[in-house]
Amino acid sequence: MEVAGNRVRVQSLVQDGKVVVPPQYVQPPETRPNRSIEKRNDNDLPTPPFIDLSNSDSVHEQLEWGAFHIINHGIPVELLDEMRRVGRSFFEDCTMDQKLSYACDPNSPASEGYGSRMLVASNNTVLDWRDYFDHHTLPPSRRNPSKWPHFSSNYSLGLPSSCIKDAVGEFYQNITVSYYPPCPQPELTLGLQSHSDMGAFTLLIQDDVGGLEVWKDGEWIFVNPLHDAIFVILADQTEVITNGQYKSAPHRAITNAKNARLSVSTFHDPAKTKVVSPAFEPPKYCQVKYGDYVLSWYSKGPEGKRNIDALLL
Ligand SMILES: O=C(O)CCC(=O)C(=O)O
Ligand SMILES: [Fe+2]
Repeated sequence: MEVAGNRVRVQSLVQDGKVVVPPQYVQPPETRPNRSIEKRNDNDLPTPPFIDLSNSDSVHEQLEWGAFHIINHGIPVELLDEMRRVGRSFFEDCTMDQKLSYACDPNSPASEGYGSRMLVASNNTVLDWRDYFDHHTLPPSRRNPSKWPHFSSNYSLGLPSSCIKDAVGEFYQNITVSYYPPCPQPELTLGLQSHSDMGAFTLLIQDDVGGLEVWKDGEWIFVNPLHDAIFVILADQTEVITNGQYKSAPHRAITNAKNARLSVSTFHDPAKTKVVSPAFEPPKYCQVKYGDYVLSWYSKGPEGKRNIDALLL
């Protein structure tokens, strides 16, 4: 079994041929995904909406979901394919030693690099069945090419934005490639625990395996992987800026026994020094310095939307 700083990589558990999930990864009964695995093929369930960027008349209602596909976004599908290809290649073609040469600092939350415990707030947290590679991409001054494996320079999606961008100021962008090895007992685990993203918004592409779910009206809704679309997830600072008119979307990833799954998320966040406040009166949320929000998020752990709910006035 491969470890780095006593941190086990999930992929190496699978390569060791484990058929039983180690106890640190077993979710308590109330957060296990069994219900949603049964229901994911149910055609009566709602599915996240589409926003066609070439014809965006009904955007407002769609944003209620907090998460939606965008199509006709103008980003060449070849670039999206290349992101999926290089992400998978890092996990599947590099040796463990090569991957560990990019290991993140196990003592620092959200440090960039190769890791497995991004959302682990304490020793009691149930571990996610996921490995990831995280990299700082914007602003350009944060980029350190020596921390990016030699596979591609085309890693920035960058979409135009207006209101949120004005409130956020200069965007800080991270890219996280998540790799979910097949899990021998998917009904007991989560690839990634329920959370809302802490920044402004996230753009996500995934391969065709599927596993992302969004919480909507009391149910976990499976997000069908769409090859050409980009999935947008509104994050907590958008909820603050819009004074709750657009809510951040709780989401999680489930695992499966057969196929490794890959997703690539780009997170768009304010600078740590930026004070974010509602753009409407009367404010329903306290203003918050983004750096303080991040610290609290990592020290308490996400647990659904507990951090954004703590800002409610
Ligand atoms: O892998 C996924 O589909 C979800 C990834 C995610 O939510 C995250 O990295 O914050
Ligand atoms: Fe997320």
